[in-house]
Amino acid sequence: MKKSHWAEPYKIKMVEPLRKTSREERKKLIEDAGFNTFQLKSADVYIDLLTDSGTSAMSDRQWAGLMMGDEAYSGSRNFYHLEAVVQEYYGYKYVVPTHQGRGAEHLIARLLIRPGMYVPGNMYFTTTRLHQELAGGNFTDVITDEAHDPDSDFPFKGNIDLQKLEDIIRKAGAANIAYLSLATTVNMAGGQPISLGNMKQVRKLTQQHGIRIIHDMARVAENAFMIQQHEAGYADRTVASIVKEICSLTDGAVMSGKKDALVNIGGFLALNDEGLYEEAKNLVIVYEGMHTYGGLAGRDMEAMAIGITESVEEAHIAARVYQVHYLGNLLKEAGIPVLNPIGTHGVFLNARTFLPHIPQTSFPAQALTVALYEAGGVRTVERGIVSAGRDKETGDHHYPSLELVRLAIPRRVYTLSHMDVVADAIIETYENRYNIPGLEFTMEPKYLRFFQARFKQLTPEPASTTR
Ligand SMILES: Cc1ncc(COP(=O)(O)O)c(C=O)c1O
Ligand SMILES: N[C@@H](Cc1ccc(O)cc1)C(=O)O
Repeated sequence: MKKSHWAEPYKIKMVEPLRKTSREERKKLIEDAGFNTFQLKSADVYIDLLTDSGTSAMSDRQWAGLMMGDEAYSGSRNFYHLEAVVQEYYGYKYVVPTHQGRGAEHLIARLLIRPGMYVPGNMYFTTTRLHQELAGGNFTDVITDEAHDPDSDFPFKGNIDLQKLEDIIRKAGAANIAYLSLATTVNMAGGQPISLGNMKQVRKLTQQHGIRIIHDMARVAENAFMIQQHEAGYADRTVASIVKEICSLTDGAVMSGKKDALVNIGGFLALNDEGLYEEAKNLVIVYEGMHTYGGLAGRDMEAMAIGITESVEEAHIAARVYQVHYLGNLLKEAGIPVLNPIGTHGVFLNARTFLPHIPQTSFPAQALTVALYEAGGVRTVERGIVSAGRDKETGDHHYPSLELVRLAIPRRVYTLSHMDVVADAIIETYENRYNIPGLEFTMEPKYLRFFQARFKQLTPEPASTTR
């Protein structure tokens, strides 16, 4: 989409000043942070593309909704509003609020996984897989091969490979498959959508075997927009109707409202099975709170209910994705190695190609996040070997095919000028890429190591600095 054909469908009514730092300051700050962008203070970041989660700007309607919070311990009217919106927009019958997405992941994993069971999915997500493993499950990747190839232009890299799914069903036996974990869009594959055609086939196969589909719907509106744009037969459909069709092909969902639903905190578990809902209602009290608030204030549930309605507005979702693509296209035009196609919630740099002199075991993507922060005060996140963690059986690293740096764009927060500045910092970094050193751990936490790990820089090989 050419820039002249669209503009942000809102005007800005409140601003938050940004602070710039010097390169010298940033070199010190990132070293103090153990060369881990998660450990930086937000005040030391110029443009924050660490995540699109909980970082979006709420609308005036959502802020007004906060004032309508009913902070009763139980039976808050905001819960009933949220429940009605989930039923109307997503079609799920029952809703259990949770403090964020992983609260819902925890509940569903405990409810459906027994030790030794398998959980196939369209690529792992860090928190999702960990909850599956902590419940005794084994995650199995059944995503299409194209998703593992950063250069493939296939438009639906979130698709499930039916053969891989059949293989794991045959190997484990249908009774040993806890559920199929199906994400829209696929975060770790680079924000890639799944097609409805594929989902229908997957639904048919899983129904033949009596296997439930649990939908990770954090970015379902973004996925629906890509279906509208690229899947034959959907061009005339609204994003809202595509979202509802996607949900109708699944049995329940875990939702991080911090993405599509445009809130700073919140999530839920949605279910269609009444018996399972009764169990979830009981379990949520143990870990989150009463089933009518699940760790959220009434006002948070109100903001999420309103955010869900805004998430499927055509002008909003189009502008959201166009902004991401604007940045992606700037980088592609400059010859920067980015993952193809450009995703919906962020642009992903291919760190293997960007830093060919750094082997995967010296964490090229992590090293690139350090260099980008030093160059422009731009905060990004590693999505490669560090994020992938260790194999729970062998203790060795997982070695993912994709070694990426994600530039996640918060919704309604930055302007296109910010995207230009980000692109300039990346281009400058690319010109000096052979000076970037690899890293090694000085501290490696047991769970979700990428959040809190600390690193030190390796001394660059003399040959690599002179290329
Ligand atoms: C695809 C996906 N699933 C689940 C989660 C977990 O959500 P939360 O961060 O709200 O716990 C996230 C983000 O963390 C995500 O991107
Ligand atoms: N889900 C959020 C926050 C997050 C970041 C990294 C993680 O591995 C886990 C959670 C995201 O994708 O940005």
